[in-house]
Amino acid sequence: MATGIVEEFLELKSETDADLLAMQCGDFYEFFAEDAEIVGEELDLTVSQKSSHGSSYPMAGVPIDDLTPYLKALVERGRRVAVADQYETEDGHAREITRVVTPGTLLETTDAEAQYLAAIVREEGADGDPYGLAFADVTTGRFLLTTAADAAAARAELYRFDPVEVLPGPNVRTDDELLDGLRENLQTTVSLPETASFEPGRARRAVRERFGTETLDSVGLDSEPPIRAAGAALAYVEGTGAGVLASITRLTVYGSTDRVELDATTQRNLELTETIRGGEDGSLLATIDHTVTNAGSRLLREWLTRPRRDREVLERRHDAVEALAAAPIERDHLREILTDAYDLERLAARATSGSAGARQLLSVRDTLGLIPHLSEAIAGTPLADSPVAAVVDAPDRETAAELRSELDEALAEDPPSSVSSGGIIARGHDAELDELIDRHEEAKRWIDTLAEREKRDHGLSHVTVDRNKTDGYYVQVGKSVADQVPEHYREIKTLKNSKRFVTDELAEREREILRLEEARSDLERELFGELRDRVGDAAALLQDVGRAIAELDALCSLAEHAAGNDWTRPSLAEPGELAIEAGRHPVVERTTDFVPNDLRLDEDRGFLIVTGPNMSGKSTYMRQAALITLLAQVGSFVPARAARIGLVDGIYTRVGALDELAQGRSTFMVEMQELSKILHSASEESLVILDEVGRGTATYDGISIAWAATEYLHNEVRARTLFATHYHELTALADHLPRVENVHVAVDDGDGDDDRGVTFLRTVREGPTDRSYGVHVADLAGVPDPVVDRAGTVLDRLRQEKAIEARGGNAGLADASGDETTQVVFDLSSGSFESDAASGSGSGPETMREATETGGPAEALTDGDPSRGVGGSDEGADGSGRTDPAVDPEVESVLEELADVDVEETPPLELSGRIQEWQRRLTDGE
Ligand SMILES: Nc1ncnc2c1ncn2[C@@H]1O[C@H](COP(=O)(O)OP(=O)(O)OP(=O)(O)O)[C@@H](O)[C@H]1O
Repeated sequence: MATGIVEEFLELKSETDADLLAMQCGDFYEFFAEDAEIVGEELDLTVSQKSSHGSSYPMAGVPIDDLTPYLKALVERGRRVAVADQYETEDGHAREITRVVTPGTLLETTDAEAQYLAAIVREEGADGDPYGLAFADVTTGRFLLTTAADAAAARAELYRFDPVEVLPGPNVRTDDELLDGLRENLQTTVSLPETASFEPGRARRAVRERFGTETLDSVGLDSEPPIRAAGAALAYVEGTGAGVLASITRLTVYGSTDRVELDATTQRNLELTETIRGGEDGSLLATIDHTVTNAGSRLLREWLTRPRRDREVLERRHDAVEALAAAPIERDHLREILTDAYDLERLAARATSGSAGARQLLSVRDTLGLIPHLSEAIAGTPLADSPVAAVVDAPDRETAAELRSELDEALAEDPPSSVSSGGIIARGHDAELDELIDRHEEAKRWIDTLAEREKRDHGLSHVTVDRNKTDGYYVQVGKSVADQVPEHYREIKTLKNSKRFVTDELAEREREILRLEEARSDLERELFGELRDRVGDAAALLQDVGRAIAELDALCSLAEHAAGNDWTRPSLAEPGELAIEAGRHPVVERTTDFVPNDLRLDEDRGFLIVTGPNMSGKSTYMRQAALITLLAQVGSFVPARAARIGLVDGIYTRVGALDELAQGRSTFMVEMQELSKILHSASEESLVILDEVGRGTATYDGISIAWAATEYLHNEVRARTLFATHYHELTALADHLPRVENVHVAVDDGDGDDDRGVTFLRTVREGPTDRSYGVHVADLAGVPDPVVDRAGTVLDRLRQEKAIEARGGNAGLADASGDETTQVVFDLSSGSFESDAASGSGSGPETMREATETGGPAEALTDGDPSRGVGGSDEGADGSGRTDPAVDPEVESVLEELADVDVEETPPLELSGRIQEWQRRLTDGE
């Protein structure tokens, strides 16, 4: 038994694995010892010293009513906080831990965003075993389960839900890569509940207890991993106490057949909900979110991160957006009504967990009351014939109206915030309560008029009747008349100028009033509890209405953006087609004078190689294609004059990997892992965006990989692909692969020679480009003038000397002495350097393929556009000594002789003589 308050605190603390303990001491929650120092620091609370049994302990406290914001702040910093409440006992009071608040189980959040707790398990942990994932949002009651085929798919789901807290199962706890990635990219709290809760039998029982066997059957949940994740999540929520588990009411099992595959990398690359630098401003969501309710904003985010493939669903959303976009006055009216809506999903969760107060139930009442207004705002307008009307009509309107009037009839108009103070329930709701109130009021009236009566009956002046904590009700008489009081007055206190008295009748009335007050408060509490339970029982209805409001809000938001930014309705086409007329980038167009561009991909033209100088707009062009496709499959209009969008099953991107460096993987390794994932996962119905694949390694390896990946995507995967590259060699692929075409982003380069006089046109044209204009970009970037000037001179020299210069393939293919278009290739089969002109078509993909097949380094040797060395897209020396492409003629002639030598036929002595001779010539040349 603890002897002092600090000892009691420490004892309770030892019972919990929470990071901090808040212990109720009367009207305060106190933190002691180390906990006090932590909260003092983190929450800026005053830390004082408390002495206990000869020792002194730091102590910090917050008033009872203020605990929630402090808890929230601690939890948002990733702390798990146990709360010990005080309760009365026969011999005083005692305390016990009633709940543990963690980031994923905090009910009292006010943030708009969903607050997911995720559990993730993996079957035995062997390669190829699927992952099971459960996502619970206690603030809205949503509980979603799914299976992910591999780690990448699991990561994609985690990224999409962006959980605030993650519970890794036993096999996942050793996966440092996954956990570090979560901590870093999602800044989530990783908690480790006992592993037994992930155990299949126990987990299944937990799920059955919560949702019933029938639900399990009806949602088709029969695979083990998601059940294990679900069981662990439920056990964890239950373990945190205070009825939070009751808020979880909706079980959804989802698969991936109806949604567009978007892996974590792609969600990040496309900056759907946050930018690559972090932060929401500048993301697609922040740009298009004009919702006026929290639920609407959450839903829009869900739509955006989970585009659909179901044509019917999408057409319906497009119809709704079209109708709303064309009806600005009605849209404004609807949005104005929606502004008054409270977050019904969250209120339902508060009601089911028993934590909703009277004001929350009033919010439920008021929000239910909006439905008829919304209906009226639609009736008789063009919206009435659109799916917008169906959205509002979807919930059970009759039951909603009944619940609304029940709440209206039961709740007082301006109830106090605390349930215990009485005055919550309206008159007329309960006869017994009404009677209690009548009697209470009558007794109070008797008291209120007592002073007057006493003055009149006993001829006293200076009489007042009042009440305080120590004396209860009393009659106070001025000293001057105190000796005139009647006999039945009993004196209880003498003050300076007056005396206080009680009478038997007054004492009796006082007892009656106290009895009535207590009875009234008990009865009100009971009636309120019943009412709250009824609202909790109607959680599904509230969720339906909440959903309708969220959906209407999200659709209005899409319409608002479409109308305000001249977006157009996309028409949905068969997979494989993508035709965009005057398309724009949905985010960049907001801040730039944007130059629109067309894009066409179809059966005969499935793969575009996008070339163009640095900074010309290649990435923007490709991202806009991905975003327009994605927006169409969200149900939104798109930034274009016209668009036909073939439905895709997935969007895959490979764009730069800046942020992965923090995780200790090399840029190139990440690049290759992402490429590998795309080559494995994409299908004929996917859209693939590759931005400069292969640039993270030596030039020739890079070109070879890019070349081979292109062939594979074109021949095997057959996905629609946009591939931006500075390797102009790749443009030759268009001559060899039937569905590959070149496009380039045009620039105006003035006189054509000086890279520093370039104007970016941002216009995409057919065909390849031949230069990178890297020097110009270096200049723009503020590289010091002497360096830029020198780079220009070197570039000129290189061009004049036409030293091993590469020019993209189909442009007039080459005579070795002619200008601009020579491509020099090291042909493994002949063992010699060959120009395009000399090798003919053999220098094309065949050469590359051979190179790859023989397992040797794919030596499609060109040194690329020399300007790359300055413009920053080349990785520099590759170990082959080609950093200076101006090859000495002497060296060149040695190489030619070397290539011509027939090793089989030349006698060894002669061979060694010739080698010595070459060595001499090479050393002399130095
Ligand atoms: N169509 C356009 N209209 C107006 N501005 C554009 C357009 N396309 C791109 N831009 C602007 O041009 C800049 C460069 O674009 P982007 O990053 O797409 O170039 P890039 O060719 O991919 O460059 P790099 O090869 O160096 O990676 C961006 O700041 C972008 O805002």
